Amino acid sequence: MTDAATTSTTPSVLAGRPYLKMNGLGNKFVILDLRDDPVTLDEESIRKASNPKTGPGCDQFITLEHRKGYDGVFMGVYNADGSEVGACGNAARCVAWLLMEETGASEIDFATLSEPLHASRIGEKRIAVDMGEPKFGWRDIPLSEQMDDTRFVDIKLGPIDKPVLWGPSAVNVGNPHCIFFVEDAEAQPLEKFGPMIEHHPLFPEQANVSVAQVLSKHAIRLRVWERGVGITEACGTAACAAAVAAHRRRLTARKATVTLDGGDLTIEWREEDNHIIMTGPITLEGEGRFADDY
Ligand SMILES: N[C@@H](CCC[C@H](N)C(=O)O)C(=O)O
Repeated sequence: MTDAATTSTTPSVLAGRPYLKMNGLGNKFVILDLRDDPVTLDEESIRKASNPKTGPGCDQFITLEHRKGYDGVFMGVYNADGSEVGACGNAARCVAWLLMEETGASEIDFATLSEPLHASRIGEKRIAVDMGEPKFGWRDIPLSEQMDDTRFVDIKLGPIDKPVLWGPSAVNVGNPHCIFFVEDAEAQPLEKFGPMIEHHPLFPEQANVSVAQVLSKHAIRLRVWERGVGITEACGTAACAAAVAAHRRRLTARKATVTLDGGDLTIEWREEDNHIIMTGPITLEGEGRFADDY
């Protein structure tokens, strides 16, 4: 949150526009439909809307657009700090549900910055999204240095001679993730080291940072520090990244329940096509309108 966002007297480009509030397991979104009335968004307006002191408040600001170069509906994802990013798993379920309600279809495709997504309705407010294929190459994550085995990347936390955490996995699932496998996820001071790892020089585009505790072959407890936001109740892409990383380390099966602070997601990394299927709930909280002089 900048001073400019709290003190600006110029009305925001959002002034007078309607929005929806939704969440996926407590991961909060403001959703703006720009399909009929496009506008060029600026970082300050997004930061102002995302901050609960100056706007409706959310972790990610989501747009529905007809964006040049993309087929069909485009889902734009902006973190609370105003940065536009490639993917958001929880918002993908919410947007898929909105488009299904709008069209009456139970299967839907839409575009994102990282790749087109396909989603299916599983229940009244339960959606499965095909999140595509994970990437493990150091250039794809991306990492700033060559590392051939990204199941264990060369980062240590704590004293050099006695590190407390080391060797996280790195995965890209449309956005970059760094996952530390730990004995006790609740005991980790994620709010302290999350920002350090997010901005670690090894991640030139920064990273989402998680601590994962493997509970069984089919269950993972996960806490997440999100890039551009901080600790959130849930992160869908982090759940995908952690499930894939755990299976690559032979810790879990291909299908696992990932328990985040806000609840459970089912993640399956399919053998037949290498795609990750994320299944979970959506919540529609309500609607609002930015004031005319917002
Ligand atoms: N909450 C999201 C992820 C949002 C983007 C992320 N913070 C990033 O910067 O990549 C999810 O549910 O996946």
